[in-house]
Amino acid sequence: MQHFFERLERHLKNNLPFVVYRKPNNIALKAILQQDDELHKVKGFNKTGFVFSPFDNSADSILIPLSVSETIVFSEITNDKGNQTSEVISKVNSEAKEFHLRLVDKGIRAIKNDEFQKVVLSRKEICDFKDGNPLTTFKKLLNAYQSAFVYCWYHPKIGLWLGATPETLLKIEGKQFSMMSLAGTQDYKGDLNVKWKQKELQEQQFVTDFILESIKDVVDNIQVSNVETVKAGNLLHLRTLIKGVLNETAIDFERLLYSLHPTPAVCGMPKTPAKAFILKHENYNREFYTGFLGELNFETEIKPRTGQRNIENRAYTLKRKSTQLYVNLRCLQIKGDTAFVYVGGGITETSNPESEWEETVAKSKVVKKVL
Ligand SMILES: C=C(O[C@H]1C=CC=C(C(=O)O)[C@@H]1O)C(=O)O
Repeated sequence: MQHFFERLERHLKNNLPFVVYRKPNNIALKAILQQDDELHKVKGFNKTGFVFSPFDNSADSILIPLSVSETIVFSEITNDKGNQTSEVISKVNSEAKEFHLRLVDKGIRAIKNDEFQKVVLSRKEICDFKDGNPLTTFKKLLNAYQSAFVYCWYHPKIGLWLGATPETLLKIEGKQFSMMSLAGTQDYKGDLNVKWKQKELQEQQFVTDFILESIKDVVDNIQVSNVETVKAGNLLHLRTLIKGVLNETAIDFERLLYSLHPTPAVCGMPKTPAKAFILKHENYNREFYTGFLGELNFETEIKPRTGQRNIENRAYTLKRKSTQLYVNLRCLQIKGDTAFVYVGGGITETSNPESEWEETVAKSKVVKKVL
């Protein structure tokens, strides 16, 4: 463990790009250490590496290519310095609150005006970054959020981001395809068996409907789970799992990806007017918040089942391509001694601006707990 983190510390000190992450409910920590500081922009999504993509897909996606990196893995986590959490005082002033209330109000009016049916509106909170070491913050995220995708990503020409996201964008293993529709939020009060209001049920249904519509021509045998309540930190969300098999028309992965991203979980419905509203009315650049990140075109080995009768078959290990992308939520960006925490929420016709503000406050606590 110590050696693993020493390697990362050294990489960070030498201003070299890297990503370190743990997948949901997994014990393995993986780090991809790029050996030079070149900025690799993604073109076509057919290379292999760790991709880091912004909300606005007209901006560049960044790749840490496996071909120019060293990958190291560590599979046991101790509480090494990472278990203390604290309450952070952030600089949320009344002006920031007023701005958000007005923004949500504008969104509701646009929905009533039939410009779109849902829009996700967000803000950026400025906090002190006292710890000074992002890898200590990363360890705290690991300890606090077992079921999240927890990461720390750094590129000297872009910046440093950390997060613990509950949302998978998509997974593709060979031809197997799966996605998650996640939306709707309420505080967790010790019970998963809760009632959801129509507003939250509707905002999550928009996401499911959008995904199903977007994949219907390229995915066969589509299976849709029941809507379930899931816990993410101190919050609950509504979740539907969608899976199927990619068919032969799904050849252009970039096209498929951009038809899905950004989904109404982070943008709105319909996508184009909702995105235009966000870019026009939010008073800041989301950058990589509500973008996506993860393993692109990795090669995974599938071992034959152990009970297999034909001994000869056991000699073969099948290899297939695997892509696992997550939505960059519950994240923060570190610049010197300042941390920027990014939070938002889905607005529909029946939204209440004050409750929407409170929801962003609750979401920001998930991240601020580790600062
Ligand atoms: C946009 C965010 O959350 C999304 C994911 C889950 C629940 C959401 C909601 O209830 O609004 C959002 O769609 C965020 O955490 O910043």
